[in-house]
Parts: sequence; C-alpha cells; structure tokens
Amino acid sequence: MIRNRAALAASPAHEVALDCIEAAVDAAAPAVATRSAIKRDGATLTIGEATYDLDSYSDVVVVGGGKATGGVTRALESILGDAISDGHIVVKQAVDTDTVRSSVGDHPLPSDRNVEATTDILDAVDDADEDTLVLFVLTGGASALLSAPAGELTLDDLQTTTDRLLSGGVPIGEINAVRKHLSDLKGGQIARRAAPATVAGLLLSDVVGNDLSTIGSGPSVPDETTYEDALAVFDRYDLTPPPAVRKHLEAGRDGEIPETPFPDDPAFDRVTNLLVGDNATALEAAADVAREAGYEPLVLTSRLRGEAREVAKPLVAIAEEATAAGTPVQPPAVLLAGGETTVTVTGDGGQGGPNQEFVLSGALTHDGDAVIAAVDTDGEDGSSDVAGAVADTSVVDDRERARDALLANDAGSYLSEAGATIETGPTGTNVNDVAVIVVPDPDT
Ligand SMILES: O=C(O)[C@H](O)CO
Repeated sequence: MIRNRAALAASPAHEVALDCIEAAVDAAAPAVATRSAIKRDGATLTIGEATYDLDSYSDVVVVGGGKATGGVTRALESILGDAISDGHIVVKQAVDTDTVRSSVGDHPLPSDRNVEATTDILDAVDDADEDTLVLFVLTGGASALLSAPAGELTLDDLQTTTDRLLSGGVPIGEINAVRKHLSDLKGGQIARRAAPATVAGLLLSDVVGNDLSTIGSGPSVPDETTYEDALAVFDRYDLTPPPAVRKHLEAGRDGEIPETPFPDDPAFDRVTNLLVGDNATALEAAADVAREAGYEPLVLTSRLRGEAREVAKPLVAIAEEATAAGTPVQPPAVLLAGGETTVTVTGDGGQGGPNQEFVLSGALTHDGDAVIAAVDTDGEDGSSDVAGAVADTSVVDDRERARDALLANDAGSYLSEAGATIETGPTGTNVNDVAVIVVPDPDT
C-alpha cells in the first residue's frame, strides 16, 4: 500500500516502522472494520449487540456519506446482497457500488453536488416507514459531503461559515455544534426524519475520543448542543457569521425553529448507533505487527492532539528514556500514538502537513537511533498529496535548512527532497493520524 516503500526501507527499523503503518491502515480499512462488526446468518443480521430480522422489513435502505463510506457500503453490499432494496451515499473518491448509488461530492467545503445528492438521500429517508430498515453509514468528512442548508440558508452561507470556522482554529466539536444548527439532517435530525423506521447507524471515527455526535455532525445521534451554543462559538473565537446565519441561529435560540433532538427524543426509540472502527483499531494492529517482529509495542495514546511540532518532542523524549533506562518499555520497542495533531501556519506557508511536521520536528529534537514515522490514515497529510513521512536523525544532517523548513511550514518540501515522504494515495479509510517510533536495541 505504501507505493514508494522500497525507497524508504533504509534499515530494519525503517522496515518495522513501515510494517506498522501498513498494518494500521489495513486494519482500519472500512471493509475489515465492517466485516468484524456486522454478521449475517440467513435472515438474521447482527450489528454489534443488536439483531435485526431481515424478513420483517419490506425495504432495507443504505444511505450516508463520508470519505470512507464507499468501503463500508461495498462491505454491506457483499454481506447483504439483494436484501438491500435501494440507497445513495456521497463520497469524496468515486467508488464502484452495486445497488446503492454513489455520488462524488466536495470536501472540505460543501458544493452544489453535495446538496443535490443529500436532497435525494433525504427523500429516501422521508419515504421510509415502519417496515423499513435504514442503514446509515457515516465516516469522517460527512459534515461537508452531506449538506442540506436549513430554512432560508443558502449553500453560500454554509460555505462561508465552514471556511471561517475551519481557518479560525475552532475544535471539531464546536465546528460541528454550529453545522448541526444550520442543517436539515445533522445533529440527530436524520433519525427524526426516518421515524418510525428502524435506523442502524454505522460509524467509523475520525474524531479524537470518538464522540459519536461529533463524527460527521451526528445525523443519527442525539444532540446535546443548542442554538445558543452555536452562537457562542462565534463569540468565543472572535468570528463573524454571515448575516443570514446569525439570523437563523438567533431565531432558533428564540424558539422560532425547533431544536435538534435531545437524547430523550422519541425519534431515537428505534435507532442504534455502532462504532465500527477508530484510531485504536489501527494502533492495535500496528502493535501486533511490532510484537511479531520482536519489538515490544507500547501504545501511548489514541488521543494525541496539539501543535504537531511540539507534540513530537515528548514522544522522542520517551524513546530516549527507553534507550537509556529501559522505561517505560525495554528496547527493542515500538512506541505508538494516534490522534489528530494540527499545524498553525505562519506567513505564506509551504508544503506539508501535521505528520510531516511531526517527523521533521522529532528528527531535529531526537538524540538517538530511533526511526520516527507518522501518517494520516486517509493518505493525505494536511493539504499535501503524501500520507506522511519516515526518518531517523540522518534526515536532518543539514540542520539549518531543516530548521528553516520547519519554521516556514515547509517540512513537506524538505522531506520530499530527502526521500522521506510516504506515498499511499487515497487509502479509502479515515481514522486520523498514526505515529510510530521504533527504538532499536541499544546493545546491537
Ligand atoms: O465530517 C466531519 O465532521 C469531520 O470529519 C469529523 O467527523
């Protein structure tokens, strides 16, 4: 899956790092995650703990959206075959589905084609009745791909608002509190529209901590945020919403528009939501591969966050501690961490993304023989076309240039020139970032 693997495998420790990355991305593949969460035995469909008698539904409809929704849907098609009557999903990369129609949409900003496909999905959900089983597939990126402007709002209002929130340093939970209140399906509203149908939500998480109501703005999940909360986000981050958006949120706050459904809303009486995979799924698979290679794995966290170049420093310090003192793990060892780090771009910026900044900063900070790798599991680190990078300290032999590149947010150019960037292409999954630090045995 790593297209330039041969060029990156400079040492046995590099090999282990690349094996861990590949295992992590493979385990988070939507098909793998879906097949381990969903089973069919004749007419009995088991989704997590819940069972559904397919014979008791006149229609089984698959709808949803997100970057990895194509893979989940294909797996559903192979499990359910002709039990699926209809469906429609919106994805970022074209996918070859069978009964379920798939539309390609735009991300991170919603577009006309997103709205058009979402309208069709909402029509299908509105048509569902008590004899319908709706399988609602939600993966990261769905907040943009599934877009239905509420009330008098326009697509332009949604685009401007999304753009301001995304570039305003607002955490995803708060961005999505706003998105839920500008939409006709987010924040549990698809459950309300589908009632009295049975709804099974299948979610693959790209959200640190896996808050189901934040993943893709939780169309099938109860929403505890309010119009008031959405308005407060703009104040907290000193951002100005477009006038129509402010008007809409204020009307909601004043009780002129119904709130998104709370957990006790009867709309959820026939709704279950299951997390089919997350960052931890990827880390566990990487740990298994490290162990098989004779390295002691240590999963530090699946909740890594913060400025990528800063986050790298304590992690390489742990690698140094392991080498010097055999704690918290005895080398040969592999430290694993997942989550979502960020980059604050200063000046004009350059090439790269959080994972490339993580690796370059780690290599600049590290005093030892560790190999440092980090990727975005979707194959696109930030806005670059590589997944991340792998390197040891030899990559920063030209320290001054490496430091300048990091300062200019140009880690990507530096690492690509050094032959250290990892190329996977779009992986079809999306469970955030994975960092791997291979600490060789100091005695060999
Ligand atoms: O679509 C979204 O809201 C983000 O990817 C988080 O799931």
